[in-house]
Amino acid sequence: MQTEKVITHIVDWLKNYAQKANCDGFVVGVSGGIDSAVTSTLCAKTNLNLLCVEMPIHQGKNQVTRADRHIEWLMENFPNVNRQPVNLTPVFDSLVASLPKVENEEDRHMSLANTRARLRMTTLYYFAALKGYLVAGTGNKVEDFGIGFYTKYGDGGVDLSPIADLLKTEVYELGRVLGVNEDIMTAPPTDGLWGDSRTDEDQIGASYPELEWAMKMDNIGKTSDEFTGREKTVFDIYKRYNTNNKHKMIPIPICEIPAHLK
Ligand SMILES: NC(=O)c1ccc[n+]([C@@H]2O[C@H](COP(=O)([O-])OP(=O)(O)OC[C@H]3O[C@@H](n4cnc5c(N)ncnc54)[C@H](O)[C@@H]3O)[C@@H](O)[C@H]2O)c1
Ligand SMILES: Nc1ncnc2c1ncn2[C@@H]1O[C@H](COP(=O)(O)O)[C@@H](O)[C@H]1O
Ligand SMILES: O=P(O)(O)OP(=O)(O)O
Repeated sequence: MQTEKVITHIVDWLKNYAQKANCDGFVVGVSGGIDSAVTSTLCAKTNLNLLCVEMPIHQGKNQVTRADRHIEWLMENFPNVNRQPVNLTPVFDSLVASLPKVENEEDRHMSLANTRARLRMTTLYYFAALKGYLVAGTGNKVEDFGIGFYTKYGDGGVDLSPIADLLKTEVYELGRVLGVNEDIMTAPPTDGLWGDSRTDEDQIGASYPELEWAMKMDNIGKTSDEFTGREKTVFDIYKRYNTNNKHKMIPIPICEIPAHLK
């Protein structure tokens, strides 16, 4: 990959899009992970305004520290960057307290995890509307078009996606060239939605490089029966996520009314 040229291409693309949309800048949720670090740095390099929003919800201290340090680094290097911490923990707790109780708490773990992502999306759009900015998404190609590993209308609810055509390993390559902090470069990817330290790999059962391999195999038409051992396991994991989450990758179904009924 011609990393420097890819960076220039994305920065120009962001700037052109914002100017055509008549928007003054970008809002990015900064979590302490690599995707939001790279996305926010690319936005900062446009010289348009960038608001970095930190939105902890019962967040691990190490994630908060990484996000803080990244934003401080951006602000030292780019005068167009500002920060906005918003503590969503009491908002989340209050919503949970208002919801009906369930018999088994386990049953709603996934639903509540996704609720966290949707509260963050709501917050980002609050600032986008207030300031006339666009919400820049942080999804990469494997998450968005491979396994659909994001929350529909949560972190998937964005105005534009600057890194969605880059594999996770390519996002790291951009991070290296952009000078993203070593703490972030070496942190295991996590969706941080569970109130514990589980990583994406713990949840999915395969690493991003493995999933990238499976995505490439799938795209060239390979099938599960062509693999054995770990390769077969990874390919099957990839296919399961890809199939189950297809609904996130295609336009939502619309019930068309036949002409004779109108
Ligand atoms: N970037 C990240 O790393 C990141 C961020 C957020 C979430 N995540 C992970 O992503 C996963 C998100 O969970 P999810 O996918 O169950 O939740 P989701 O809310 O994203 O998608 C499930 C919802 O989609 C709808 N749906 C289901 N099948 C459908 C179909 N066939 N057609 C139309 N709509 C359909 C339903 O409303 C269902 O509740 C979790 O594992 C979470 O940990 C990862
Ligand atoms: N704590 C957070 N503060 C701000 N923005 C956040 C936070 N956690 C997540 N985000 C945003 O959501 C996407 C996806 O998050 P994952 O951690 O990969 O699930 C992240 O890139 C941030 O933009
Ligand atoms: O989306 P981020 O920034 O939280 O990155 P990661 O998923 O690698 O933790």
